[in-house]
Parts: sequence; structure tokens; C-alpha cells
Amino acid sequence: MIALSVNLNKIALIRNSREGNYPDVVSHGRTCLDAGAHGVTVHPRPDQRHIRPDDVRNLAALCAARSVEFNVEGNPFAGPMGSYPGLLPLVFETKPQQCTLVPDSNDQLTSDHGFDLTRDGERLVPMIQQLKDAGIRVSLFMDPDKSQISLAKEVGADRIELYTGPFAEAVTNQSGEVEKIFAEHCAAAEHALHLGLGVNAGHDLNLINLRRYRTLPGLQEVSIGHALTVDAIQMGLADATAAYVTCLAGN
Ligand SMILES: CC(=O)[C@@H](O)[C@H](O)COP(=O)(O)O
Ligand SMILES: NCC(=O)COP(=O)(O)O
Repeated sequence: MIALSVNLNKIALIRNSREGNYPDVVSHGRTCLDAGAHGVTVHPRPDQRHIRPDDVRNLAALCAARSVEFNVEGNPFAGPMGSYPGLLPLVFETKPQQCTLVPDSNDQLTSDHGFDLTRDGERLVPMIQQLKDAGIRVSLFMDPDKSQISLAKEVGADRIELYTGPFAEAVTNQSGEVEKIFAEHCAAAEHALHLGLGVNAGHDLNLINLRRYRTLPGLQEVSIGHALTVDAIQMGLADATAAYVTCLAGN
């Protein structure tokens, strides 16, 4: 079974466009879980463009109460900014089941690349160990590069999250590159599995490209937010979530 972790960033983005708490991120997270999602993902960024520290705290409580997986993503190198305490302090405070480290800089529109562990690996080793000592599973956001994935194992990661942006773009553009890119992802996943790493995936996955991507060898979890939220505008959040669960089940 491939787990669906719904990323609630875009619910928070809409909430932040007004004062107040409408839409209520936790309430929408509850709706996703009631509709069959296996967990919740958030990506608190230092500029708090969407997910805020209190969202992380409140969703941690929801996921604990529902005994479902909470996945907190972010750049471990980005320091505090205003009320954002930094990723690791927030993660150690809220103790999610999984922390996915992502090499995003503060000025990026969105996540658009995996780690370069030849450059950053040494800095990550103690952070990864601290997270694992706290009982938190560590996933690293990676491009489908086998040599980099070998380094992910060396620095102590439990899982990798394959960055699926280029794959999604190839499907959307109906480029002739789809099968070539997917084959690279399959080779990367097989390599990760051979090393004993778990395999997650995410970024721009949707109900169309997921029909192919769900066949990736050993895929354990997808985190999906942007497209699912857009689908929810047409379908409603519960039905959109259920549609992704159904798709992941092979239907
Ligand atoms: C790491 C990744 O691809 C996504 O999880 C990320 O959360 C997208 O961030 P935005 O929602 O800010 O675009
Ligand atoms: N890690 C991927 C994620 O959480 C959601 O990415 P997207 O579906 O919003 O592109």
C-alpha cells in the first residue's frame, strides 16, 4: 500500500490571505484523514508564506490524537526568522514521525531540486543523528541520482523522497521524455531499496501522472498538496482526497 500524506501548505496559503483563521488548517487536515489520507505533511518556511509554527504544533496534536503519520519538511540550514524558530527546533518540539529535509533557499518559489550531498552531507550528519536519536524518521529530498542516493545512505538517512517535479512537467507537456525520466526514477528507487533506504516521492504529483508513478518499485509514501488542493476546488476536499487514495490503490 502506498501511503498518501496530504500536504496542507496551500490551505494555509489561502488562510494567510486574510486576518483570522479561515480556512482552518487543522479542520481541513481532519477532513483529509476522514477521507482516507494516511497522514499529513507540512513545509513550514522561514517567511511563513503558508504554514506557521502554530500550524505545525496543532497538526502534530491532531495526528497524535488520530495515530497517523505527521511529516514535517524543510531546510535544516535555514535559521530562525521572526516567530519561525528554525526547522529543527520546531521538529524537536513537535516530534513528527518523519522529518523530510529539503535544500530550499528562502527566496525559492517552491522546492525545485534535491540535495547535493557532496557539498552538504557532512553538515547533515549530526542533524540526522539528533533527529534519529529523538525517534524521528529522516527522509532526504533527492534527485534520482544514484551516486547522491548512496551518499544519503552514508549520512544516515532512513528514506529518500524522490523529487518528482521534472517527471510531472514531462507528463503535463506530453513530452517524449516521460518514460526516460520514469526509468531514471525506477533505477534510483531500486538503488535506494538495495541500500536499505525507504522510498518516498513528491512534488507536483496529480491524478494523471500518479497513474504511472504509482508503479515505482518500492514506493512507500507520496506527499501531495498543490494539485490535490486545486482538485478540491472542483471536487471538494474529501472527494479529492478519496480520489487520490483510490488512484494509489491502483484503481
Ligand atoms: C518538498 C516539496 O516538493 C514540497 O513538499 C514543498 O512543500 C512544496 O512547497 P510549497 O507548497 O511551498 O510550494
Ligand atoms: N514533498 C512533496 C509535498 O509535500 C507536496 O508537494 P506538492 O504536491 O505541493 O507539489
